[in-house]
Amino acid sequence: MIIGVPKEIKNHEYRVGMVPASVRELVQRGHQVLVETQAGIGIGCSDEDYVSAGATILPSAVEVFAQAEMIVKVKEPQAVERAMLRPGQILFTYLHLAPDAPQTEDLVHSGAICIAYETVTDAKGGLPLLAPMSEVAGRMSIQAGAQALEKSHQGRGMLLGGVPGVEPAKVVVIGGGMVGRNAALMAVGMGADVTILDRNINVLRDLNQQFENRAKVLYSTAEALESHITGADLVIGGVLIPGAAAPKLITREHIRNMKPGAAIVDVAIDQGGCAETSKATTHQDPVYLVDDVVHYCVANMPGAVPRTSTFALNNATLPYIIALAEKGYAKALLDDAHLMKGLNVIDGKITCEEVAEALGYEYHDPYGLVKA
Ligand SMILES: NC(=O)C1=CN([C@@H]2O[C@H](COP(=O)(O)OP(=O)(O)OC[C@H]3O[C@@H](n4cnc5c(N)ncnc54)[C@H](O)[C@@H]3O)[C@@H](O)[C@H]2O)C=CC1
Ligand SMILES: CC(=O)C(=O)O
Ligand SMILES: [Mg+2]
Repeated sequence: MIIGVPKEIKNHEYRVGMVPASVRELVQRGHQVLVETQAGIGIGCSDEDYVSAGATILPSAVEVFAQAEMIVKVKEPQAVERAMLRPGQILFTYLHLAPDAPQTEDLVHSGAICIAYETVTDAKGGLPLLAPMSEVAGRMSIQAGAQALEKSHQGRGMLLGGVPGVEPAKVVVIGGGMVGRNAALMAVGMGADVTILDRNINVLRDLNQQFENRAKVLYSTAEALESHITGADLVIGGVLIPGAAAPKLITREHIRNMKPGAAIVDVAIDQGGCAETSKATTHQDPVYLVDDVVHYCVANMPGAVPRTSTFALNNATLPYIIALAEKGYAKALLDDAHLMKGLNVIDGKITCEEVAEALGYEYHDPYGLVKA
């Protein structure tokens, strides 16, 4: 198969779809990998590193998209990239379609086979291709939140851990999955007063085991959300209903009642955000205020630490890239029900129920559309 890796073009996005070591694995199996010039520069990998691994360097994304049978990326395709997709071409990347009608419409019209990292599942009920970036974003959320609480960023002027004789900041983590657990780990490590809310009782049990008495673990009712959000210095939004738009658990009213200078890091912004007041921001201009509450809503947080993130992402994606290249998309999907969950769009039809429901498309059973 001919696999194409374009340079990412989203604001301050320095990750890349494949590291040279992944290219080598594909080339050794007889596949051809086309990499856009400078695609790996953000992670410190030069064109020469990719050539040594067996890649062919092309001068532009236009050529990569024109020649490749499968495009492997990181972020959802931007409008200019969507325009380069063609019927039957495989797109393997994050998509986050439920909150993104324009992208969904373009992918439907492209006729491409669009497999989203974030809806691929595993046998343990996890999301193996979302997990590594959620680990990164969860950990980063505390760094971002700590900065947001600084006075120069219009925060309350609090140190997360306090100092002897002065109270630490109250950090409330909504959603105790990959993002939440990693956020809590960092916040506890910095000495903050940490509360985690989730609705899954098994998740609560696991968190309780992991954190013992170092974090409070609570069931997420409307009442618990209200009292903890309005009492918080820093709220981390890490909820997810896979494939669906994020539930708006932090309301306009909560924001009004929060302390001036308190901060929200809405990691769930890539699924539309879990605060009614959230709108996506960029690494260039990451925060804004609503009712004196600092909002950080960067939808590609791991893009800021691209070396860590790209290697972590590739460790997870490589086996699936190999399966798609070796077997072709149809057999790869039909052989693996978990990879099939990643299929969001094929032949102009939506095959992810949550996306169809969120955006008013007809849902199509993927098994009716993917033919051996
Ligand atoms: N902004 C960014 O750069 C990044 C964003 N993300 C996003 O972060 C979000 C969370 O991802 P993960 O932690 O991997 O998901 P996850 O599935 O591991 O965890 C989500 C948790 O939310 C819980 N939840 C669902 N409804 C809830 C409710 N009403 N109250 C409390 N908890 C509830 C679930 O039980 C689950 O434990 C996703 O939207 C993901 O796409 C992930 C990586 C990077
Ligand atoms: C998951 C996601 O949105 C990211 O890594 O940018
Ligand atoms: Mg206020």
